[in-house]
Amino acid sequence: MKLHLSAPSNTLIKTEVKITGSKSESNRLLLLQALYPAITINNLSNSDDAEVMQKGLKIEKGVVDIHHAGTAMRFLTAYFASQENKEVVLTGSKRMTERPIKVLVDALRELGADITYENNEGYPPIKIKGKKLVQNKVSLPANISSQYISALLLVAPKLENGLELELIGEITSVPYIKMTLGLLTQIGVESSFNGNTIKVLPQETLPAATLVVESDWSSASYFYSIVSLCEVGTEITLSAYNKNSLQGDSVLAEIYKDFGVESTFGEHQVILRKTTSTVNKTIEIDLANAPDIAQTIVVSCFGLGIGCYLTGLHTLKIKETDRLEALKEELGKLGAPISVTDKTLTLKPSDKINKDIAIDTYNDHRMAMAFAPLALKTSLYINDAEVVSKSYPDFWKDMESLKFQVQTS
Ligand SMILES: O=C(O)C1=C[C@@H](OP(=O)(O)O)[C@@H](O)[C@H](O)C1
Ligand SMILES: C=C(OP(=O)(O)O)C(=O)O
Repeated sequence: MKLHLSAPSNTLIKTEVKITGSKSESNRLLLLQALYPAITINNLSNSDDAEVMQKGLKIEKGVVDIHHAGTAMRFLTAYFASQENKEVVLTGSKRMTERPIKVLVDALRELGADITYENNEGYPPIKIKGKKLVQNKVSLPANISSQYISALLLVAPKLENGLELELIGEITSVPYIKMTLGLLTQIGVESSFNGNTIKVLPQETLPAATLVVESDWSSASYFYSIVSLCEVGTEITLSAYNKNSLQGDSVLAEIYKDFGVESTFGEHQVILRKTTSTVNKTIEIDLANAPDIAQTIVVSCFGLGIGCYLTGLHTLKIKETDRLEALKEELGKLGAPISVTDKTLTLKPSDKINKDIAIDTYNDHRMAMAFAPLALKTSLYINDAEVVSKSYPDFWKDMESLKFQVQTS
């Protein structure tokens, strides 16, 4: 589906949007619910990634296809490895077979797991014969993906002696590890995270508990971007959000102050207001803790005509696509003076934006959603716009509710 997007006729927007639950929190809680059936989950994400996770958890034997969902791939690997009597082949989209999993498989094998590669060493698909994992200590590199660490932590309380992880090297995407530990605390599992050591205590059973998933902060980023590009006075209320979030991407509220957007928290909501059009000519941000909002931020900067120097982007190359190359290509088509390395991105300030460019999305939901707010500055096309369903199936409907003109072309 190719969409043509143009701005609302009135760019002084005042509206409310209710966003679906965080896919990261949802996929963690779905796994925990499979281990502790007394857990009830409210405001579960309606994303494809949460749906494949739910389906995957029900399978006992045969092929489990998790499509593009990185968290489902990594979390289910640890889950099936630790489930006696289950035997599956875990696979996904073509891109998923290019996203590395060796660090997690090596760690699980050290704990006693039986996992073999079906095609390429280090990459899905993988065959998993569930076993009782007998070891309780393992070390693993922490600089490639935090999802390997979260995967191990999620199954840890069900291991006979719990788990002790030693993290080697610089730890990337730290807030996602803390989110995992935070959810374990909420269900009543004890853990500690000191320096590079994480310990989780065993917990055989748990009493009934209801957990509420906060709405998705990465999805909120697209509305921060919209407000930053709108007239002063624009106001969008997003729900259901809390000031104290488990999601690292809530740092948006701080970051977008530099783009003239103020955030005010109310009861389970955040109000975004454009309060000034005066912004710095260039900003510098380290996104090692919040990699999923890199695309949103660079597009906001381009729309505002300001420059940015983004660092800590080393994980972007192994996400749904090589996001650094994709940004260089697509922003380049729009006329942006952009350059990238393996872990940084530089955008120079510029005023000109090319019109009616078709943005390619590379099977990456965030390419589609990050570029959409640019319609406030120029009309553009988004190719394969249905990709948004990976995390935010209602995205285009919500854009229409803001009076953006969204037309199938
Ligand atoms: O644990 C999670 O829910 C996630 C961790 C991050 O991945 P990395 O740790 O691979 O950076 C993030 O990019 C992804 O969207 C979700
Ligand atoms: C990187 C992402 O997801 P995952 O790694 O779970 O596929 C994302 O949603 O931006």
